[in-house]
Amino acid sequence: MEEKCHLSHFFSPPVFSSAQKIPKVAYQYEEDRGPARADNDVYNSWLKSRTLPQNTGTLLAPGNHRPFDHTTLRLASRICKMCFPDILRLFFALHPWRTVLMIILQLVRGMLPVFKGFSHAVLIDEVQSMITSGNFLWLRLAKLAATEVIRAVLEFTVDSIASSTENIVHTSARFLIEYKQMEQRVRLDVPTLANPIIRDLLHESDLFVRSFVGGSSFGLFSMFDFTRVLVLFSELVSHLFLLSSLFWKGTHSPLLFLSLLSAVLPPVLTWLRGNRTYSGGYDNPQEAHAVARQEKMRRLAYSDYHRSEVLLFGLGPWVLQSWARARRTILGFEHCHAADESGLSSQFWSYLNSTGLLAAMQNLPVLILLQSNAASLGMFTLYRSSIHALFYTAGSLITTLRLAFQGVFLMGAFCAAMHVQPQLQPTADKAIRYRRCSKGMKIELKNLTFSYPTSRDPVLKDINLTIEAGETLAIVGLNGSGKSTLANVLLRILDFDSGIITVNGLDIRRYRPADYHAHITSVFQGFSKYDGSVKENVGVGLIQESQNPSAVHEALRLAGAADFVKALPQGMKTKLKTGNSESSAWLPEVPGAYTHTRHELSGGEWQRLAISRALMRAHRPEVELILLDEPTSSLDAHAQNRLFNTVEKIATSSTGGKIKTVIFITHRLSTARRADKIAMMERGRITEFGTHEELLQRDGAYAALYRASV
Ligand SMILES: Nc1ncnc2c1ncn2[C@@H]1O[C@H](COP(=O)(O)OP(=O)(O)OP(=O)(O)O)[C@@H](O)[C@H]1O
Repeated sequence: MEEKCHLSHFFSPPVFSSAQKIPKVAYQYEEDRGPARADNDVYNSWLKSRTLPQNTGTLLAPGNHRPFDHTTLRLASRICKMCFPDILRLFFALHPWRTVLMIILQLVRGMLPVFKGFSHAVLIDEVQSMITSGNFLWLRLAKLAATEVIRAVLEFTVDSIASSTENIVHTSARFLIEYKQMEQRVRLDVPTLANPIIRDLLHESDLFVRSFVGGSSFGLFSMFDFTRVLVLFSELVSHLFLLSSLFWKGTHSPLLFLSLLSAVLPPVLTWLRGNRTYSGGYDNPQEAHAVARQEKMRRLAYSDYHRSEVLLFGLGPWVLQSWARARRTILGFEHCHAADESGLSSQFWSYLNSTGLLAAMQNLPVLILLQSNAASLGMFTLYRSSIHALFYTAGSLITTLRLAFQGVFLMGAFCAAMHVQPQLQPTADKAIRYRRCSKGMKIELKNLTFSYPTSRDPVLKDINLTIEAGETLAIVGLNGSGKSTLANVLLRILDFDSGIITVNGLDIRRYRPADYHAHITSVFQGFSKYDGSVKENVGVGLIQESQNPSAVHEALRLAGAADFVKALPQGMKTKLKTGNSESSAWLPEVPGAYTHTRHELSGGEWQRLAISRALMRAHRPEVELILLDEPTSSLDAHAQNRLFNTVEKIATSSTGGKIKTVIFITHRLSTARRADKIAMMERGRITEFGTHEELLQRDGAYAALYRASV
């Protein structure tokens, strides 16, 4: 650790250790919402503020403080110019008059301490003159006391009105900002969220929102603190005014200058000392890595979800050792930070600050003034209290402005994030409404290629495939051949790199994903287990029917889940234990708490619920595609057959014609043969395509796989 201290990691800026890949489509703008250029500028300024000149190609980790230099100051002012009016307009629209009142009251609030000091000084002067003159008037004293009480009542009233107005404005602002954040999240799709820069943008946008919730408790500057700046500013100005008025008579401007210097110097010294490091994050990638590792190991140790594997594989000692290593590294860094804080130069500044030198300096002007005739005890008290208040106000203002400087970049992230367009969303001029076909969905793929952002080679290569409306297609192949990826591309969860997909004759990229998804139902291979009841788990398949018990029951019946659900302690209302809920690992293990009131399901039972969810909407006339990715991997042979009979029935009209296209991915070739066509996938390509009989006759990879499976 000694060596690390010497390496002075602490002054090196916190950056991502691995270079971030700048994504192919970094940012799209909302075309129909104002000038895209301004949004583009905010985004670019935000991104530039994270770029370190001395570390070309690397970016500051999200949440970390920007260096205070000429370039970042310019960027901050650009962001302010573009974002601040928008944000103010947003909040101002909530409570226009209350906001104005709040601002006025904050300005008045800032002047109150000066009035108080002045009132006290007058009181002291009066008492002093009464004592020195020997003419002690009780009535005069009572009048002065009454004036002071009235002043206090007025101060209290202004303060109360200011606080209640502030509360109302803040509560609404908090709701609005959180709502905007939620809105941001729910509209973004998988490819957009896979973009690391967008993830960082959202992270900083979240910090901006969090600053509203915590009221700066995270050391973040929120818009609420803007009002604090107003109070501090008005307080500072009123103290300055008061102090200058004390020195007006006579030529005492050097004294005034000395007073101000002695008051403002300590916070400036503190600021200079504090400005040498970037705070607000982990200074070093190694430290950040250790913190992440420590957290990961702690989760492993606590998590019920991982408990069985931790026990079975004997991971206990490894978890403990890894945690201890990470913890030791962190403690080492903490020790270094502490050593740095108590370094010689740092100690010197603190010492200078804490010596009586500056305090003594503050007394000099008043000692000189006391020689003059104008001097009084009240003036002396007023001077002392005012100079102290000036001292603290200047310090608070500098700290607040420093936070505000960092807050500007978080605000920039929030503004830019508001305009990020989901990658899969077509632009307004290209978007078309979904074209329906009464016989199901016709899908054509031509030369389709796709790669994940992290993959070296394409996962789907040159795929050509036609699925006729109403046809049933089975996709088979070895593990990792790209079946689920192809399904996700067809479902428009993932985009593709090149080639074309047409749905009912039109380019899939021109459909709005939400519009397209309304015509599909699906069971994903890694389906979700929702933290809720059976009814909630199934109901999400068709939200408008989720509260209808008979609709949920029918879906359960079709998926063969009705019997086991009936046997659950509270039937459809039984709360389920998902097992993957990290939150449950942190909740206290007390009788009646989370884990004890929830019911565990088997893998097959969960799968039946996922199928029920898909079947909630499968029968709807607008649904033209049913895509099932290994829907029966945990089901027994009877259940599997029943499910395919059900799906076949749903896909067929009462007159016997096909009305829905069905695609299913399976490793069970006995079910694949039920399909009209089979596509055999190998290493990202469709190598064989045809009916079961045709593929057997061909005696290729499918035939070999089929023979191995039976
Ligand atoms: N999110 C991801 N990021 C990067 N690579 C991925 C991702 N998901 C899958 N892959 C890779 O893409 C390839 C195809 O995976 P996919 O899940 O599509 O295969 P599969 O045929 O469905 O396999 P299985 O039969 O095991 O379900 C694999 O090599 C896998 O490692």
